[in-house]
Amino acid sequence: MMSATQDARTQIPVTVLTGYLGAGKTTLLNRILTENHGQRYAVIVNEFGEVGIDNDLLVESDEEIFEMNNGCICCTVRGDLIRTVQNLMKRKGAFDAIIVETTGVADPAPVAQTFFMDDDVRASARLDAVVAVVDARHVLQRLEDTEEAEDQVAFADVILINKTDLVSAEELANVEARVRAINPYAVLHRSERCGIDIAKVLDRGAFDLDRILSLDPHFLEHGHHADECGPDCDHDHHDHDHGDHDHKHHDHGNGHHHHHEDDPHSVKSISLRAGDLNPDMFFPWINQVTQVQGPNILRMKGILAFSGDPQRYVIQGVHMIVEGDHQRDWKADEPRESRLVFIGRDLNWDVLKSSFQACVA
Ligand SMILES: Nc1nc2c(ncn2[C@@H]2O[C@H](COP(=O)(O)OP(=O)(O)OP(=O)(O)O)[C@@H](O)[C@H]2O)c(=O)[nH]1
Repeated sequence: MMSATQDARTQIPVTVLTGYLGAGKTTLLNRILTENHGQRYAVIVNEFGEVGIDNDLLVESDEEIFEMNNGCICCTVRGDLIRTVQNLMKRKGAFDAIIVETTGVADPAPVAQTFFMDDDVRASARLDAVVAVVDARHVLQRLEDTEEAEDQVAFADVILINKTDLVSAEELANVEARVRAINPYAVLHRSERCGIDIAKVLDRGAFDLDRILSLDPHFLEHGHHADECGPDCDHDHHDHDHGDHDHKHHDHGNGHHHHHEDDPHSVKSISLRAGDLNPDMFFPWINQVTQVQGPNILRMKGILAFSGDPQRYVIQGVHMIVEGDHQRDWKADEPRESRLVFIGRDLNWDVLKSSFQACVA
């Protein structure tokens, strides 16, 4: 599904706050709501699908997830969230931004998808960023136990590694390495009791690959995360001197991939790079990739250069849903480069890379 975004200036930014049970979401929310930042937030705290601790009645309508009729089980929207946002919009002007707190075990995908797929919601609100709060003390165990914890990390645009007071420097470094291995593209921050500059978390201006690249210009270069490659990786590991960025010109050439451990089903990320693309090749390709591999694609994002097009095209998606639009003109001093990132399970890097290369203009 490909459609143009609405006018970003009239859409209220939405931050989706995720994180496993007890990671610190409420602590962060309390900070956001009490700090003096001049912004007015509407907060949707959902108990989506969750039975409250002292609620022994399971109310069926609490769990209201609709499958989309394109037949894909991975594409769902939340009817309850749609109605809540619609009700909020009647009071438009009373707030500047919306924060949706998801419960600790909620899959973030249906929440994010709601902001891409429902036309009424899309007309008035845009997904600004998915923020995940991670409990530094417990996250490694959670990642072993549950797919949800991994999905939350994989999904996030901003990750707050919280409870740093409960771990040693070494443990913290391990946590960061593991989080990075799952999601190399998120912006990471450390915090104690979510004590962080709120501006680093909210109103990030979409997922913002640019910001990541500006923090680390070598981010998408091959080899940057070479130490995280798995056994099926044919990288020449001797070649990875991080101080020498010439190595990006050999081995895989246009991208890199990450995986951790031996589990082929664990989340990994793939980045693809090229110069100008042919839109007549690219759009059918990305539609096909997301239709076929949608269930395995947790997140997809990119900045693209189309031949003859003076503007940058920004694309992002969740599972099978893809949304893209022109962003701004390429600057004179900016290399016209297409970059595309997939985060997901069971993605075939070689196939994606070669089929992407076929879209080069
Ligand atoms: N030591 C320590 N405790 C923290 C920190 N941040 C939060 N906590 C505590 O951890 C507990 C859980 O924090 P919450 O903010 O309620 O976590 P949550 O993610 O909202 O939890 P759920 O709503 O149950 O998913 C609380 O007792 C907090 O006071 C931290 O940085 N260090």
